[in-house]
Amino acid sequence: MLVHLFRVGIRGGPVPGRLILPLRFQTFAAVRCSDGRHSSYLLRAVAQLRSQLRAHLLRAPPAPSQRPSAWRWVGGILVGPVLLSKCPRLCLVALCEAEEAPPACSRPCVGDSRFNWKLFWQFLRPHLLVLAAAIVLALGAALVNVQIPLLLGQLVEIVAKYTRDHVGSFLTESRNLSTYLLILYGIQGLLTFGYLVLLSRIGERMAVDMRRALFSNLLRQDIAFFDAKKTGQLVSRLTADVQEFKSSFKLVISQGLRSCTQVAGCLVSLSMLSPRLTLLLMVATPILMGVGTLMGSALRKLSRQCQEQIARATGVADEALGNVRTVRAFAMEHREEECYGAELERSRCKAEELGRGIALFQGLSNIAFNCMVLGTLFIGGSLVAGQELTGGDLMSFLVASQTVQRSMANLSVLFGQVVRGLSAGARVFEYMTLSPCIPLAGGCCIPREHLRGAVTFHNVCFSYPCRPGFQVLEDFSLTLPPGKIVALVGQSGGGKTTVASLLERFYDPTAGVVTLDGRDLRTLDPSWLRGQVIGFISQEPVLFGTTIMENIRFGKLGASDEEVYAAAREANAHEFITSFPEGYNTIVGERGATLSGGQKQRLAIARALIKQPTVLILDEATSALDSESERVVQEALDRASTGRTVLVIAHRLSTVRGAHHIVVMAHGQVCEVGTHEELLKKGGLYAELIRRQALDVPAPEMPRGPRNRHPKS
Ligand SMILES: Nc1ncnc2c1ncn2[C@@H]1O[C@H](COP(=O)(O)OP(=O)(O)OP(=O)(O)O)[C@@H](O)[C@H]1O
Repeated sequence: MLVHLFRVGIRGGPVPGRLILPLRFQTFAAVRCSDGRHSSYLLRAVAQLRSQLRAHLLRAPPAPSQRPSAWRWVGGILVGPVLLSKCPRLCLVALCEAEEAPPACSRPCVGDSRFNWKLFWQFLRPHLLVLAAAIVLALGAALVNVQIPLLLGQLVEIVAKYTRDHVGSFLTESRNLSTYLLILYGIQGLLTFGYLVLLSRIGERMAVDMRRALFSNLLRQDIAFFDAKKTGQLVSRLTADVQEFKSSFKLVISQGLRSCTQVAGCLVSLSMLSPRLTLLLMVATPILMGVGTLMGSALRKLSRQCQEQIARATGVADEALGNVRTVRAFAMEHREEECYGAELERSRCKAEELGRGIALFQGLSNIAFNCMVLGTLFIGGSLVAGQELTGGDLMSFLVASQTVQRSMANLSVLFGQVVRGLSAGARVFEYMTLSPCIPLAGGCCIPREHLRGAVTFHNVCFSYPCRPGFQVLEDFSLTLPPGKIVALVGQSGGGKTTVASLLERFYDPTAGVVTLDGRDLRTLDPSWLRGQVIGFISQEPVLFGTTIMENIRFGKLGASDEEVYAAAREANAHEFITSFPEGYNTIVGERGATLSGGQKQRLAIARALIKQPTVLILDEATSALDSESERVVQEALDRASTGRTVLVIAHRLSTVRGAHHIVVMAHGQVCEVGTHEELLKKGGLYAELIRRQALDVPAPEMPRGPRNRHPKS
């Protein structure tokens, strides 16, 4: 808490430094996992206009200023001294609260936008009535709390009177007051229960609404958006950011309202009880604040160093365990143990130093607290002796000043939480307001009876939005005649998959046009195009961790069991599926982990075939398989290709010999077209590729970097 407080007060915002070491370990691991996945299959599978990213970048608001806000200064100044004088246990509790919040560094900081109050209002509006009730209850609880010190003071007065005079019955005199206090305690408990229940209801419902809206909007984004973002970042917005925002919202209403009311109420009570004592309290506060600020700053720095050292140690362990095969192969276990041990030792030294610092801080806090109590008793006692104050009033003053201190401690945690909550909310809302350049649906459809499946690329130029200077396709023209198989071959990185992505309309060309039956793809409904016209089978089939039945049905929601069986038969999959004890209800595991490569591929084929696509794209669909699996899958593909417009992208040229046309690509352009025999006779690039494959020499990769050379240069 103390460290958190000074973090808020001096630096103007929370820093990722932490005092609680085990928590930091978890945090580091989480960051690593979430950042690790870059969805290379997404990168390869999709596309979008350069302007889309530009438009997105333009929309992204500037990063907020890093200067400490005046409010945070005020927060620190108000609360610091109080905390120094506060009991250490409270400080520790608050410290834990501050530490448990997710670290700012694990979050994406893309385009840190401003908090969208309008959107927030839309989520809040349905809960206004319940919120109003919660606020009333919270205020009620706070006001009751202000009453309690005064009544306790009166009770002490009765005790003092009885101890002094020994007249009358203590029980009779104190009964009414005690009963009243008991009732107030009960009411306060009930009010607290009430507002916490209501706030939890609002918070959870808002979080569900926000997650739903964000997920839905993320799914609608252009593929180029996913090229530029890490999956971990997006998931973090859905989970950690919404969670952070929800917690902050609940805290602001519960602790914020309540603490402010209590501070205001108790300060009034204090100044009514003794203006002189209150003034002294206000004078002592800034001095203690100054000392605490200095110590807090040093501790914060130490804490950060400690985290960095722990991160280094974790990194060593992570690398060794992640590459355990390499470590084993080189018999380097001992060296890795030593490296990790050395890093751990450094962590221990830092952590112990930090521990000593915290201990000193806690010790001094205790002294400060006790001195404050002693000072209040001493000065208050002299006021009592001078009959300026009663003993009961002094007791009331002590209890009320404790309430103020507790409330201010809460407020200090709250300041940091509010800042974190606002930026988490801003990150969540930022992606809610993004709109894709290629809509998911909308546009016209070609009636099935008129759909022929003729695809043409007219002088298409294209570069990926995230690499605008790198021209992947340049004046590219290609025709896929209806019902024919066209194979696209060429060097690695030549742009073959990019052609498929443009056909799927994952991206739009930067120049030129792609047509289906003479209609510009941009005028057609993308969801109809992808959902009903085009079937895509890639090299790495991605299955969902559910049943085989559900995976095949993913190609056509609402397909009957018979349709699923027919698609599976067509894909040569029925036999192996029925050989499983659970048949079509077999769970395939995460991403199809419990199936072989060939089985996964055949399920992917069945999934594509169930929608009876007019155009089929096979992107190196058999290249990851061994020869036996390849034979079975190829058989399925040959069957599936009959009567459809097929674009086959292939590395292994042996698989495309039977294609009606073979198109050879180089440098983003078509450089040869013909049948296998024609191209062999021609003795050009195709013949060279065939020769290399016969010799088992890998085809050279396309040079990286900007280029606009002529293919034959
Ligand atoms: N999502 C992407 N964002 C940016 N550049 C990309 C993306 N996908 C591919 N590229 C780049 O575009 C170029 C063409 O890639 P593409 O995948 O179309 O080639 P390919 O001919 O299919 O290669 P291979 O035969 O090795 O699969 C490459 O230089 C690649 O680095």
